[in-house]
Amino acid sequence: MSSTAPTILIVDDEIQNRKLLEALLRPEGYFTRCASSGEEALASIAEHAPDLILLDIMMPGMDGFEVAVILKANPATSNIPIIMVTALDDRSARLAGLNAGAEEFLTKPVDRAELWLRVRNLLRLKAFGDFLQNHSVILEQEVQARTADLQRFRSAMDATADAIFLVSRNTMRFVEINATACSMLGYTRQELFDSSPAEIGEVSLEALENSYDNIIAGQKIDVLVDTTIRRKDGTYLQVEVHQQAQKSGNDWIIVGVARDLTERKESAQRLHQLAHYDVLTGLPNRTLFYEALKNALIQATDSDWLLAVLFVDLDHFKNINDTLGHAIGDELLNQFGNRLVQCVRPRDTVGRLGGDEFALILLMHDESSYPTLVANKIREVLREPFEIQDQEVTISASMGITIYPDDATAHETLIKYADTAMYRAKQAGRDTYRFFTAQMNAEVLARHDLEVALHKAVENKEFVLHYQPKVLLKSGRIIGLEALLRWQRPGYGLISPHLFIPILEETGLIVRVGSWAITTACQQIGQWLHGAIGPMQISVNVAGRQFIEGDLEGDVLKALLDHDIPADLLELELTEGSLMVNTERTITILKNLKTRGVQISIDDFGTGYSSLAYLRRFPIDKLKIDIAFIREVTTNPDDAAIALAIIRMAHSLKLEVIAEGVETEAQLAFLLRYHCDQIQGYYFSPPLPLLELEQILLSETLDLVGMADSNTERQDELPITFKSAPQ
Ligand SMILES: Nc1nc2c(ncn2[C@@H]2O[C@@H]3COP(=O)(O)O[C@H]4[C@@H](O)[C@H](n5cnc6c(=O)[nH]c(N)nc65)O[C@@H]4COP(=O)(O)O[C@H]3[C@H]2O)c(=O)[nH]1
Repeated sequence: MSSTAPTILIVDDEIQNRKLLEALLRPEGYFTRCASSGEEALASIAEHAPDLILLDIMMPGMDGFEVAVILKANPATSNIPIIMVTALDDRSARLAGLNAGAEEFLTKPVDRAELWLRVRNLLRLKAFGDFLQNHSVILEQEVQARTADLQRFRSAMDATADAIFLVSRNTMRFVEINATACSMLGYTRQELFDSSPAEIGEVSLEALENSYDNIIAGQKIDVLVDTTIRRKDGTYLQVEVHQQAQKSGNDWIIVGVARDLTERKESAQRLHQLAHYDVLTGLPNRTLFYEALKNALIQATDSDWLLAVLFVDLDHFKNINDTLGHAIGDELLNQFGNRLVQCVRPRDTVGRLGGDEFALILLMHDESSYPTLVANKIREVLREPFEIQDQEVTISASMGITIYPDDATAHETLIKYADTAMYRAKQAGRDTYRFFTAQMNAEVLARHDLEVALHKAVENKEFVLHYQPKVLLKSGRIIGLEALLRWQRPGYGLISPHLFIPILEETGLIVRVGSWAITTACQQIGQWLHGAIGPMQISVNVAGRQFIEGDLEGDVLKALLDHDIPADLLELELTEGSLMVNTERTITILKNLKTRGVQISIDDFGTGYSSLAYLRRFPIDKLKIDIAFIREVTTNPDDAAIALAIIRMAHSLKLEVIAEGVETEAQLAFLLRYHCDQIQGYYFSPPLPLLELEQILLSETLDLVGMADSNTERQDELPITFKSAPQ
């Protein structure tokens, strides 16, 4: 209700009447305004609505009835109470007034007390009516706001990817459900309202009531459960449900938010599969294999059983990948995995550790011959070729075996020892198996020490080059030298390359050391070239890895430039094996170097598998007959035939040929007779340290006396003397 004084509009064409009414009302605390006609009254009301109108009926122009009808027809003014003031006192006038909308009547002359009472009552009614109207407007606004809130809440609920259920504890029925819940379960909203949570869950109504009561009892706790719910089609869904209880009057509402776990479970399973199983073969991978071995060891310890670890590595698998392609290589690994599984009992474990490495765990009660049995079975199943993409592929495997508890008790040691034994099987010629022995371990440790020492040797520059002369048979003069690496190992003296070159190659250190050998040889050529000795060709051995990993071409060109030497004074000696590795890159490097004038020689020729036709792809100048054929060239007809064939083939291809490892006069005679171009061996000189070699070069004491003009047809007639004794 308004706190200011009410305003009363007095409408009368007679000024005395207006004045009289004003005089009666003002002392009562009312504001008054006056209008002298119906039209003026309507204009005044439109401008500012009064709280009550005293309306004369009989007025010129628009009369009181008309004014009342207009005001009551307008919603903005319909609630203003009207008291009609009239001299007319007949019943029909009163009825017409009421019909026009007037609330009360006063008859002129107006009775003061009646006026005050009627005015007061009507104003009270008006105030109450106003209050009701305002209140209902507010209520309506509130309802609208709530409805909009609810709509937003519904939309948000429906938009979430989780299913939301509101359940009344009293009725145990759904009171609200979002769209996701409907789609997740395959029900319509109404179907869910018609059912109960107990009907779609996996627990009974009683159990559900208990669980809700527990939630209510600890109402602040957000309860999370993994459960299954049944879809309309009868299938079950794995869900994770968060539940909370909310008080609602006398009831509790359980708010449940359910998340579909299918995808999460599937991706967790996928992750687990990826993390523990090898994608190619489906076998346990290294991680799972190690886990399985740990568990098997516990089982073996508890049951006092034996356990064997078999390490299996395919022989020359890389060749299959290189020649037949990775797709065939992968399929071979897959099929091999299947065959391995067939070789063991169900309780044994087969895993793929990576690449072409597989491993087996064999649990044995007391059958100590079982590992041998399995190893032989594996060899046997490999006799059958693999059928891959219409190709028959044959492969063998090398295996190493360790036994728990005899060899070791820790899982990692067992695998390491099995690997060591496998390596031994490879060394023994492949396609076989070896049991681990303590001796192998000592060798592994020694080998490890050697690796560490070699790393230090590279850092501390502990390598030197020795040089072995090469003699041109026609002239009997030294026409070149082979640079041979020696390791001055502190405390051990001079170490032969046989003992460390393979390790340098395996560790990759050969790339740095090989590069150093080339630089040192070129530096030496440069020193001699500009000194008393003059031009002297040096050949340097190059390992296969230098073509793949290092910058062989860059190293050679830099060394030639740095020491200002003609390229043909440097010769590179490559084994057949190194030519087989990464062929295209090797050919490119060799061709580039050959174009510059660098000489290329094939070392140990005859021991590899390459045909001469294959070798013709490479820009070769010279072949070196392997020492293995020279050793018995005078006693073994086969070796003699091979040596001879190599000399003839080389000459027919316009290549020079050199024999290495010549120790005897008889060997020399043979090679002279069959026109081998050059000779290298203890017969003339062993590899020598720089200073000794320089003395020989300067004094030319290494001479084949009379050889140039000797009769080369008869070996026993060769008048050769050698002035430098072999070591
Ligand atoms: N029984 C016998 N042996 C003879 C005779 N004349 C020479 N030899 C030996 O035969 C080897 C010839 O070298 P290789 O076939 O290149 O074989 C070399 C070569 O493959 C490798 N090597 C040596 N230096 C290097 C190098 O700088 N880089 C690379 N990658 N390998 C090298 O080490 C191997 C062994 O080198 P060395 O121990 O110096 O052994 C040398 C040499 O001392 C002989 O009349 N009778």
